[in-house]
Amino acid sequence: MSRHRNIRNLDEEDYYDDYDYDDEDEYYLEQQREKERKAKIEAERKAKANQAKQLQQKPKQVKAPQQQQTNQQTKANPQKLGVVGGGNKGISIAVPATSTKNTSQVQSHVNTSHSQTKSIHSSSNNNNNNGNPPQIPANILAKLRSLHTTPSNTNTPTLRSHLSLVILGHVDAGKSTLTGRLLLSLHHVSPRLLQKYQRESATIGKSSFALAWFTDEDEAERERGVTVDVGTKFIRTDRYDFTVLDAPGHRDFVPNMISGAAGADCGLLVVAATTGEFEAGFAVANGGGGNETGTGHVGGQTREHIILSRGLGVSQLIVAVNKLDAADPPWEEGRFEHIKSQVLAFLLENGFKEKRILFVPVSGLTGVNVSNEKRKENEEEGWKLLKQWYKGPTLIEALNAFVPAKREFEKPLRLIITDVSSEGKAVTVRGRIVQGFLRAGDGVTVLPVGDDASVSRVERGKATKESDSPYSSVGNSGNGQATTADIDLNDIPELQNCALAGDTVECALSGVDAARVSPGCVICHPHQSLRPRIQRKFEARVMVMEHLAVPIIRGSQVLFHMHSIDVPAVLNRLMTAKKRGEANARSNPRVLTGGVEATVEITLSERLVLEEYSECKALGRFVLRRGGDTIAVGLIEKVHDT
Ligand SMILES: Nc1nc2c(ncn2[C@@H]2O[C@H](COP(=O)(O)OP(=O)(O)OP(=O)(O)O)[C@@H](O)[C@H]2O)c(=O)[nH]1
Repeated sequence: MSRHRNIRNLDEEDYYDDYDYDDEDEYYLEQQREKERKAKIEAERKAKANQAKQLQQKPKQVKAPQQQQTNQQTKANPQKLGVVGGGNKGISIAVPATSTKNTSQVQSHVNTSHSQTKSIHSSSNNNNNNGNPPQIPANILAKLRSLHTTPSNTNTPTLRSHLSLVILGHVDAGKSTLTGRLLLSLHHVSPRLLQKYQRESATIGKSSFALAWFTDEDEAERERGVTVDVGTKFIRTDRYDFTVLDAPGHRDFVPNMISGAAGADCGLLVVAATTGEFEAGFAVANGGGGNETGTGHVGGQTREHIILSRGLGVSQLIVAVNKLDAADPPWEEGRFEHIKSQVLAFLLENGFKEKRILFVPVSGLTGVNVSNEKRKENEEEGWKLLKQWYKGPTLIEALNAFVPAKREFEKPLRLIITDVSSEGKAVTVRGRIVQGFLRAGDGVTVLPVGDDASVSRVERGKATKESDSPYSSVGNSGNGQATTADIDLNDIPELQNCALAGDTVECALSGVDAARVSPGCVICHPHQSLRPRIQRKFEARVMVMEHLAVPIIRGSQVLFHMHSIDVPAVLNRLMTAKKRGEANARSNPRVLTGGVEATVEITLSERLVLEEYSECKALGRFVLRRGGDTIAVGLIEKVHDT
């Protein structure tokens, strides 16, 4: 198993056309509802049967008045009377309070049973090594839900919720520069630090990359002027705390881009408007000749990033039409509209919804139309030209217009680790909680290794001043700007020292060997029923890239990518296939050609943490690549127990 570094990569191509993810989500939700409905009917049936049984037995259970009185006393003072467990869920154990000879025996019963009872009831207990997921208290959950649904345009306090934003786009489109500009405009970094970077970057002949240095922190990245790994930053706008994932644009680093997009709720696609740059980034693969890798030759990464991000679950997008200051002529409406019409058509073909896309003209380098602040202070030429035809939002206003993501707080915990560090015996992991919740003090298991650990600290990642740790959980609320969203998760006392689905977190683990924890591991609560499965074989629905030159056959060897992991895999069964738009699928196809939707069985070279998409979206989505080219994206439908 490899955890992404520099692997040669990628092609592009539209392979998704009218693939409707919302319908797909609805399909899975419907299945889930059906499962729940059946479970409910079954539970009701069992309850009725039990009730009937009890009614039949009741006459035999008439108690003597003396015994009834004893039972009441028992409830009031269980220990005194040798009754333990509080009587809930049928686990009370009545221990006769008899002779002193038996006291120690009784006491040991008491202790054991108490701990059993406590853990079974412990919705608020951290020792959760049992069948019940630790629950967020109902009142907090209700509050979270109500805050999440409060409309943004009312004067009622709203929750500043958290979104993960991946920055996408072709190499050199200006992603890191624009991210640096956002950090500067939102006061997360100081103009002084920018001056320092300007001086230092000039000494190595890279002065135009000074803003990019806020995210490209690696020396090699700075020297080459190319992003290699995903840079993580935090920004705070009026309405949201964003984890910003600055993905690399170069085709060699697509696996890193996949791990960034896999952890994102929304995207900022940066498209360079300069002559030739847009065209190169948006070029179509030739689709004809193919190469030894099995796909046609690759086009620009704009298309590829659109396809991959949608396939990995990104559903809302801002398209920043960047570098309009350097377009010919600069800040021209026609160029903006031309780019918009082309990119929009491709986005719609690939499953994005028009109401979830915003196009914003900007210049990351000069700051024009990034924030209003710049507009006031700087009535420069760019602003004047832009204002003649553009009345829409600035980039920061557009970020505020995202809709909050749905969070699955009540599902079992899944924390996907993206980074591990250790000092002595202390192990620190960073990652994203994709569902459930986690508290300091919780016992957890790290998968697939299966080692138990306990969580001594949990800190939610959030926007801070540059001198502060982005993970500091109390006190500092970031840039100090007035905000309309004025309730922070950290303001809710019950949520201190814990983190929820959607949060980027840092946790300190104890009792685990750092050498056995790595990016791509998944943290869950320990009980067997709360763990995902670790398997090799599964059935999946895949969408094959449109311009696949060499078809996929049974036995094809591919590279399976899921969040930050990739492993070799074989497509060992082709079960059904149909062209998009066709009503009926063919069974047992001999080959899968470009643009088909198919169900297949895949066997991985090693066991991984896998879940059906209907159970956990983040662990049920994957990408298949071959020879450095993306050939399909897919959803796990059924994990086999093998
Ligand atoms: N004129 C102009 N140049 C820009 C703008 N934004 C970025 N650039 C320049 O474009 C070059 C690449 O910028 P980066 O921010 O490193 O691009 P990137 O998309 O992050 O690059 P990778 O991550 O390596 O794919 C640098 O020389 C920037 O100064 C802009 O708005 N206008």
